[in-house]
Amino acid sequence: MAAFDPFSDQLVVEDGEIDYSFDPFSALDVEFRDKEKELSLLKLHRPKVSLKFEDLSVTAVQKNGCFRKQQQQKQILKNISAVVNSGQLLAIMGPSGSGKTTLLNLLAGRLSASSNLVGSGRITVNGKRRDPGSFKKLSAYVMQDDHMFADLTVLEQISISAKLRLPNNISKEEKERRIEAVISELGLSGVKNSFIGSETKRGVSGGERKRVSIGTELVTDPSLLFLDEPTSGLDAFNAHNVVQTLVRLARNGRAVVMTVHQPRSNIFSLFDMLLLLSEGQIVYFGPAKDALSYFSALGYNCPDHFNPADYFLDLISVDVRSSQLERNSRGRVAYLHRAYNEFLLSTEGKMLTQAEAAIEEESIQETDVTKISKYAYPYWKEFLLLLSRAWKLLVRERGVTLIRAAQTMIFAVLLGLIWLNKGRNVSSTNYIDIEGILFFILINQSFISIFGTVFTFPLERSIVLRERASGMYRVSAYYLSKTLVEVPRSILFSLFFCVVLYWMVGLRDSARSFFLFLVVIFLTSLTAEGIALTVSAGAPTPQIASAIIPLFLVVSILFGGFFLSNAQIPNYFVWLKYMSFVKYSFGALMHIQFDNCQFQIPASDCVVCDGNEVLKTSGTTDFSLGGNIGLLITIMMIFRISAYVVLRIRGPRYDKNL
Ligand SMILES: Nc1ncnc2c1ncn2[C@@H]1O[C@H](COP(=O)(O)OP(=O)(O)OP(=O)(O)O)[C@@H](O)[C@H]1O
Repeated sequence: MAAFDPFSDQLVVEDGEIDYSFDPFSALDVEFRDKEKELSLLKLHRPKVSLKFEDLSVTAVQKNGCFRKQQQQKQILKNISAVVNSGQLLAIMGPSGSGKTTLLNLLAGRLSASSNLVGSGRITVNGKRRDPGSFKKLSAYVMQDDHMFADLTVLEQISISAKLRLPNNISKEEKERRIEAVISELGLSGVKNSFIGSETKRGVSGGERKRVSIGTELVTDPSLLFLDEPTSGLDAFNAHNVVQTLVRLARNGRAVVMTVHQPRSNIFSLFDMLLLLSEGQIVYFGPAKDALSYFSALGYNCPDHFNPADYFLDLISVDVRSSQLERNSRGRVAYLHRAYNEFLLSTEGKMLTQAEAAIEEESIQETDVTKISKYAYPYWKEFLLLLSRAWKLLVRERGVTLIRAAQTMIFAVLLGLIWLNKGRNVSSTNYIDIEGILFFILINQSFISIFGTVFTFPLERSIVLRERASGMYRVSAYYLSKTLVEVPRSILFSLFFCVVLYWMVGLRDSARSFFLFLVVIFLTSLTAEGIALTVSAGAPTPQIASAIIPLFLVVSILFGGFFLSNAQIPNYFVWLKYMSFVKYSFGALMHIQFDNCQFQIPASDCVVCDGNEVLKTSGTTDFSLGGNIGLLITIMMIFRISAYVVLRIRGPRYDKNL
């Protein structure tokens, strides 16, 4: 017989165990149970695992002092040993700064190789030292922040992950069934056609978003699932729902490891195993349900009706509000560390940190993991999939596109009205105005292109970094697809701008001049975007990127040939002139307007002024029209390729020693 427990919102069966698959608020659960049989048929060959870690320690090496010569070492984790088996949900819990994320990253093989952290110890999978390559295929990592495209639907997000990562030899129908199965397993069927959304765009709820994030990783059916604070930022209901989902995933034969800061009691009751960390050391590892009696035996009794998680956190936190409180709490934590080390020596303690013998014997065949090859698709197929996603996103980015189109038109009309017909009356006295107009047009285009990129790309970069870390695709395929989709939009914006402005101002009246003008404006936009992409790809934060970019832009404008004549540039800065893309754009525009052009002195009939003289006076004769355009293309290519290289280099690299 089973009864509903109103306090835990669970169906409790006769022997007192909780039926985790029951969720009174989710009708989708019924669907889940119906699909369970189907799911087992769809499983890739998922090996059972026992992840054992022994004596893990991590030290941070910090450099201090004026010239960062003094080295300081800080121990972040010390002698951590535990084990997690398929079918279990292990929660790593502890106060802020206790080392939860560092431990999770270390276990997931995601301790950054470039950071100042040095790890030691032994991590084995089914009794064998883990191999980084196969471990990556066996496991999945769900980051704390859900980096996903707001404009994709739940189904699209999970589909693209499945299509890019599932082996190529699985048929299309089978992949689709698998996608449906994951969606159903995560209880997302009801919202599969809803947009994911973001902070600014209404989409699925926080809990659903987290489950989409899990689904994105779950499509390869990993044996091990790592999650960094999956409940952070969620309300109590959603947090509970997500952890219930994780319990189900564990019950389906996976090992699930998650960090958690301060769970509610109904969430705490869902954990199978608990690892309590304080000051980088374990104070408890064992079944979550035994933790109360363990601490009780040490003289720490949790009051009745008190959330055990809150009680444990109070117990193991160092209180720094006063020196007295700090002394007392440090003493208590040191006692708990000693007690745990003694417990480890007992038979019970030794048993707890042993891997499950049955699983240990089941060695993971290389074929189990090599079935999921590094990249599922050949390059061109991967590129086409990413191209179709990039196109979808571009079309759905209607708001941004409309704003950019409106901005382009407003500037074109505004500048056109300010300088209406100026170009139709060029004379020896006002040609300098045309120089100013051309230069301003370039500044305007550069700013629009740079800021259009610098505010949108950092978000996309974080998504790409996450997808790369999961080994979804090659960066070059992504970058090529993005460029190919965005270039036509840039051409369209440049065309709008030029058609309106060129004829309103009345610049040189020839189709050839107009076409060349359009080409130069387009190339200038592409170069400016390339600069923004390179800096944004390399800068650690968008704030740093937006601080660096004006430096590039202002120097390019300053040495662009309008504000400083060649004679005014000091010898030691001449090289800056050649690095300025604005110089080549400006040179090209001047040639388009004035090459072999002749115009009159006002009130005089005879031709007295030669455009080539104007070019000489303005100092734009360093290169011919072709030379300027060629150099502009070169700079544009350098920045566009640099953006790709930086994106590749900045990709995550992990310490593979453990
Ligand atoms: N690269 C690093 N260099 C120096 N110290 C570090 C580094 N990474 C982490 N730490 C320190 O190690 C300690 C543990 O950090 P970690 O992020 O693992 O803690 P946490 O328990 O996950 O904290 P939170 O719950 O606040 O996220 C903190 O004191 C942190 O400042």
